[in-house]
Amino acid sequence: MSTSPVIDVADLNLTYGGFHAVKDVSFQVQRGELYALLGTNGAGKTSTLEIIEGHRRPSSGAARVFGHDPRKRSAVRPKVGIMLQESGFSPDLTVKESVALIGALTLREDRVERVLGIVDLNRKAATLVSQLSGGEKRRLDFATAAWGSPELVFLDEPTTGLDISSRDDLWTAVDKLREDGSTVVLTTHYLEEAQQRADRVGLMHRGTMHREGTVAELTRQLPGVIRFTLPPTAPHPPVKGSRRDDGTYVIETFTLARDLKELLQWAEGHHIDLQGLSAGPTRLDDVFRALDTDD
Ligand SMILES: Nc1ncnc2c1ncn2[C@@H]1O[C@H](COP(=O)(O)OP(=O)(O)OP(=O)(O)O)[C@@H](O)[C@H]1O
Repeated sequence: MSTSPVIDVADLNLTYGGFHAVKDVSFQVQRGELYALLGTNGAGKTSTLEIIEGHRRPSSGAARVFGHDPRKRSAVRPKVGIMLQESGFSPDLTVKESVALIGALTLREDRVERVLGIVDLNRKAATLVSQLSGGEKRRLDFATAAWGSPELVFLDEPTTGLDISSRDDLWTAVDKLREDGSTVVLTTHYLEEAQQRADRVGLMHRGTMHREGTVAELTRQLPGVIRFTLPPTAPHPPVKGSRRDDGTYVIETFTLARDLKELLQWAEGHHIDLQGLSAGPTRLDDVFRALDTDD
């Protein structure tokens, strides 16, 4: 099996008129990975993806997909499934007709029943697309992207508009695709999903690839947080922190477990109730919040 990257982006730049939207962005996605391309609004994710998907020509630099220029559609498209934010289905076609039509365009082999089964839409096979709910349309989008289990799948905000149970079902379907060997590129504003699912994260900010790595690598750069409120008469806790105006004590720490243990032992020894105690490691949300203070 080839070990060359599925996606290889090198020094990519894109300008719209005088506006520099993508600045020297480089990253690779390896076979079988789930790579989450995340970022603040306007960071340049869609612009970068449009180049990788072959819809846009970069101003400079290069994107390679399976070793090819992505605009060489005959070489790349048969291996790629794309779930866009806005589906392009004709409202006059049924669910079954839509999947069959888009599936035929991929030149991959598959069956309508199998693909609709992945997203539990076989019951709606004869329904017009215009009569589907927003969540059902999203699942249909996924079904067309999954047609023929493509080697590379782009999921652009795949769970937007889905209720919690449909979301779980969709992720189960993504897991199934990955078991079949698909490489997945995900964009989402649900950081929780990226935190749970991504093998690696590329974090874009103002056109640049601000940070890249596993979730553990990205979150390790920021401290975990312990919060609690102390009775006014309580002595100073043993772990260094700061007291906020509202009386909350906040400890930011890179040794969360050790400090929490010390704090709990101290509270027990002094018979002190740590009101509203919460403790947690850094999450991707925190990495995002730190972006603006990094500037
Ligand atoms: N066709 C265009 N012409 C001019 N500017 C554009 C065009 N498309 C995008 N931009 C600008 O380029 C920047 C990056 O946009 P892009 O859509 O790639 O960001 P994004 O990371 O996908 O954002 P979001 O999370 O909000 O969807 C933004 O400032 C946007 O206004």
